[in-house]
Parts: sequence; C-alpha cells; structure tokens
Amino acid sequence: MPDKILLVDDEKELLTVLKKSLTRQGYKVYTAENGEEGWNALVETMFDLVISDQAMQPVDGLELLQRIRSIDHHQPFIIMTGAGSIESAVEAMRMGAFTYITKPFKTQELALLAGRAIEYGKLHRRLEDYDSREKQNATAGMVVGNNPVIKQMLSTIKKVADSEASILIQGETGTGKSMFAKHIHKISARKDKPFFTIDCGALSEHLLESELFGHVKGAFTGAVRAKRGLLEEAQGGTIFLDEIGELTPSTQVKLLRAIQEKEIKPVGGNIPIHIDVRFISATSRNLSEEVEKNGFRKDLYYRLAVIPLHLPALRERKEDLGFFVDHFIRKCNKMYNKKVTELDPAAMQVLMNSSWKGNIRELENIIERAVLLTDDTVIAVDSLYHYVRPSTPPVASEIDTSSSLKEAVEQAERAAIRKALKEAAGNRSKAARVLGISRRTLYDKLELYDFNSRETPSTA
Ligand SMILES: Nc1ncnc2c1ncn2[C@@H]1O[C@H](COP(=O)(O)OP(=O)(O)OP(=O)(O)O)[C@@H](O)[C@H]1O
Repeated sequence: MPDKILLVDDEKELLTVLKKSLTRQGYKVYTAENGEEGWNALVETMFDLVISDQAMQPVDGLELLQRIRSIDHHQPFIIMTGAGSIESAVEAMRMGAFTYITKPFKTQELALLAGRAIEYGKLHRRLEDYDSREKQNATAGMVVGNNPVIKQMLSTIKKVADSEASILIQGETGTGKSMFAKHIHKISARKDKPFFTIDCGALSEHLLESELFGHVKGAFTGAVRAKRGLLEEAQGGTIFLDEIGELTPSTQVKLLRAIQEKEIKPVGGNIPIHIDVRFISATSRNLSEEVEKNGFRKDLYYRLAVIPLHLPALRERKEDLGFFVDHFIRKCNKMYNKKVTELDPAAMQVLMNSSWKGNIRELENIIERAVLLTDDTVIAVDSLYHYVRPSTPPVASEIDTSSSLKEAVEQAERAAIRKALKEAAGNRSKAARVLGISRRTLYDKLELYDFNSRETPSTA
C-alpha cells in the first residue's frame, strides 16, 4: 500500500504541481484547499504525512497543526511558509512539525523531506506499538503511581517473578492483592500456563479440598465421577490462594504437604500426583499475628511467605489518588460511552479527605457512579457527597468517654455537624448531604444543640 499524503494549500496550481510530483514518487496524494477542508479529511482518513501551507482562510496551517496535535502527537507534518514568515515556521516547529520548507522550492526538495518525515512517523508508531504492547503484557490496566512502597514491591516482584518462590500478599480489602497476583503471573516464565484463583474463605473445608486436590469417583456422596483438582489443572502455572487465613487446620496440613513434597493426593485416593505449581496467596488478616496466636501453622506460613509483600492502604498512598481517578474515569468513559475528563478541584479535595476503608475498590465504585450520573465533562463535588466517607470519624477525641451514652451521642453529633459545616463552608444543604441527613433534620439538630451564628457562617 502506498503511503498517503495530505496536501493542503489554497493555491490550486501549486496543489496540482505538487500532487503530480509526489504521485510520481509513488505516494497516494489527497488534496484540500484550506485548513478546514484538510481537517475534515484527517478526521476521515489516516495519513502518513500532512504537508500544509501556512497562510490560508478560514483555518491556517498552524491552527490545523494545533488541531492535529490535540489528537495525535506524532502525525508527521511539514509546513510550507512564504519567504519572510520565519516566525510561523519557528512556531510550527515548536508545535511539533517535522520541518518547514520556504516557498518557492524545488519539488525534489519537498519529496526528499516527505520521505524522511514519513520514515520518522513510522518509527514513532512502531515505538508506540511496542511500548503499549509491553505495558499491556506487564501491567495491563494497572495503575502504578508514585508511592515508594509500591515501586519497591514492583522491583522485588520483577526479581523473583521467574523463581519458584511462594509469595504472600497482605493488605486490607480492595488494595489490589488479586491484581498484583495476576501481575506476578503475567511477568513470570509461567505466563503462558494457567493462572487459577481460589477463594479459601468462600468454600466449606470439604469442597475446598475437593477443588484443590480433586477427588476420586465415590470419594463422598455425590462424587459420581473423578474430578481433577485445581493444583493439577494448573500444571506449569500459578495458583492464587485468596483469603488464605481462612484455611482450617486440616486443610493447612494438606496444603503444607502439597507445597513441600510437590505432590497431591485426590480426596479418597492413594496415588500421589506430581504438581509443578507456583503458589501466591493473599490475606487481609495479619497472618503473622495469627501464627503467634496459633491460629495458623507457622511452618505453612513460612512456606507461603518466602517473599512477603504488604500492599499499603489507599489512605497511605494518597499521592496516587489522582492516577487512580484518571484511570477509572477513562475506564468508565469507555464502559458507558461518556466523555468525562476530570474532577473539579473541590471534588478532588473531598476524595483526598476520605478514609477509603474499601480502598481502591471503593474509589473505583465511587468514580463509576459519578461518571455514570454526570451529564457534564467535569465531575462536580455534589455528585460525590452521598458516597464518600470523611476520613476522621467525627472528632472522636472530643468525645468524653466518662459521660452517659446519651451525652456521648450528643457530643459526637455536635462534632460531626461542626465538621460538616466547616467542610461545606457553612452551606447547610451541603453539610446535610455530607452527614447523610435531610436539611430539615439538620435544622432541627442545629436548634436542639443551639448552634450559634459563629458556627454556621452561612445559611444557604
Ligand atoms: N493498581 C491498580 N490499578 C488499577 N486498578 C486497581 C489497582 N489495584 C486494584 N485495582 C482495582 O481495585 C479493585 C480491587 O482490587 P483487588 O480485587 O485486586 O483487591 P484485593 O486486595 O484482592 O481485594 P479483596 O481483599 O477484597 O479480595 C479491582 O476492581 C481492581 O481492578
């Protein structure tokens, strides 16, 4: 397929001459008589190169370049300027034009530059493709951010991904443990083999063992045929044992044997099966504490936690909040065909001040709802009030624990109202939304607790 060039110039004769010359060089040449026409063509078709005059009406060459740059950073672009308009040429170069050519010029001169510009564009696209393939392979859909703990973890993972070492990922719910487990598998030598997840907290002991180790026909009532366990199915790959802290003592023993001996016996069977599986486990409990309390076997803990990783909670990596917000906005735009671009600064502030008990999962849900419900391109603070929990429970330190329950409740309510009013800059409607109560209820409480005008600076 010949490379495609879009030629834009309001001098018809020059267009004809240049088109002929470039067509002779083997290019497929399209023409447009001004920037607007050129832009319309660009929206329709992908070009390998745009060659445009500068001075045109209604859209000149610089504006055309500006529009192109808003959608494509590497579209090769050559600007043709008249003698004496060197400023335009400089400006075009600053905006990312490949080069400029001053009229009058020889057609061979332009053909030479066109060839170079097209090569340059192809190189960039190849690099871009390569980069995005790399990213897709390694961290598909995964926000990395700037948190030093996460960066350190990723560097550790890189070093151990290809080894056999078992990895234990600890962290609160929703911090991305499953995502990390998948990431480890994807960058390991086992990436083309299976990755299976099993939630150890979701199944009874009996079912879990049958899922993990398989069973022989007749092993228990209902076992009408033999079933292979996930540890056997995952041969050569990775098994992700989620909520490992929920294992019963009996299953802990069997798993320990499987890891140590690289063998399993299906439930009800006697013939051992060799397994070649990498173990990654995760828990939102403090497993070393459980070991101390004899709630989890020490030997199994050490087998599972050859490489222990601890994912920080979202409130400990607030510097990454912006990355996550952008990522989830883009994801939800795609899902719901929306055009949201950002959060307004006040909304971002609300997110910064939240506690994020549900971590990244909670943030993702909130952004999803906000994107879905907003008709604007910017998410306003109001669309978050219903969902986001403020970070500090209403000034708990102010509550006098020696008082009666009724008094303690009153103190907590006063503190919560004061904080909400402060956050809402005195706007009572917003404060009511933050508190999750109606405006009427807020008014009643303000009266009941005799809030003075200093504490309610505005009566909106
Ligand atoms: N680094 C990340 N980049 C993008 N999305 C993420 C990231 N980490 C987590 N998420 C998203 O957050 C949600 C929760 O992540 P995940 O299920 O991995 O957390 P978890 O710690 O395993 O949770 P649980 O303990 O409840 O099983 C998922 O929807 C996931 O896509």
